[in-house]
Amino acid sequence: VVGGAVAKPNSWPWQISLQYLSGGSYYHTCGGTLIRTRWVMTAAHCVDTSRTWRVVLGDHDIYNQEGREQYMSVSAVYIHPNWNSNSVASGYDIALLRLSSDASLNSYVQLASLPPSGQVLPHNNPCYITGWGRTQSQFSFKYNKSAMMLPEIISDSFLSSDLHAAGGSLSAQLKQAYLPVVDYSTCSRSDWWGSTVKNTMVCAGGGSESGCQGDSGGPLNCQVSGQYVVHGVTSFVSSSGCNAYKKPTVFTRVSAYISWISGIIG
Ligand SMILES: CC(C)C[C@H](NC(=O)[C@H](CCCC[NH3+])NC(=O)C(F)(F)F)C(=O)Nc1ccc(C(C)C)cc1
Repeated sequence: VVGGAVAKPNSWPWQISLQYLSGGSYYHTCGGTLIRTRWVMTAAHCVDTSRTWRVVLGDHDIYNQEGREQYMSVSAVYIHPNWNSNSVASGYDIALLRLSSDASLNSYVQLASLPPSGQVLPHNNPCYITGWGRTQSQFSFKYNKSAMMLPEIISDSFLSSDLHAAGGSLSAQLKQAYLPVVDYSTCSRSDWWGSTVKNTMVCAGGGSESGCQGDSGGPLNCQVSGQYVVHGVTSFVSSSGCNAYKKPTVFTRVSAYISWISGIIG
């Protein structure tokens, strides 16, 4: 999350951390949402490689154990059948994880509310993104010889390299940022996301605050009639920078997939 603030611990009790096993340790890779005691909703692009996953419930600081965490293993991964990992712009960036055992619900671990099928929120509807993702965009600066007055002696390999600096690391503590809904007619304008965005997606933000790598799969928490409802699954941001102007964070629109979700979890 770029901008925003550290969340009050466990104030988004359906937020989960999806972690993968590597060299004997687990690493945060994506967010997710607890929707039933045995089911987590996340992004397909988070789980389209076969790894050993675990889901951490009740977390706040992903690098420290604070006693409220529940560590769950994953018994099955259901990726939307139309998901194409080469085309995030086609949509269907949604997956369900079946947990090996039931989560224990308490004040730190609660189920999210999902929207009714087909519900589309109005422009500027209040929403918050939450996640442990990067806190600043990664930036890369590409040298372009023809565009720069440089002595010939500078090698192409040096010039073709681009300056990569990890602009931000993951946030240790869960963050939240206020991202109001950007309606489809605005978000699909040519100077915004154009035809990259579909109406099976939700756009939110577009200013200095955004999601960023590591927030993928997490919830867009929207206020509807005084209640928080998870209307989005964090899907993508601009590759030229997480909080690029007129490139709001794009979410899978959960209300477009209610029948698919019901078909899987019953
Ligand atoms: C360095 C990062 C920020 C690059 C950026 N990554 C992303 O947007 C990744 C999901 C990538 C899915 C595809 N494998 N998502 C995120 O970082 C998230 F915002 F969700 F946390 C990206 O690829 N964005 C992207 C790529 C292609 C398009 C289209 C033009 C299809 C749009 C956005």
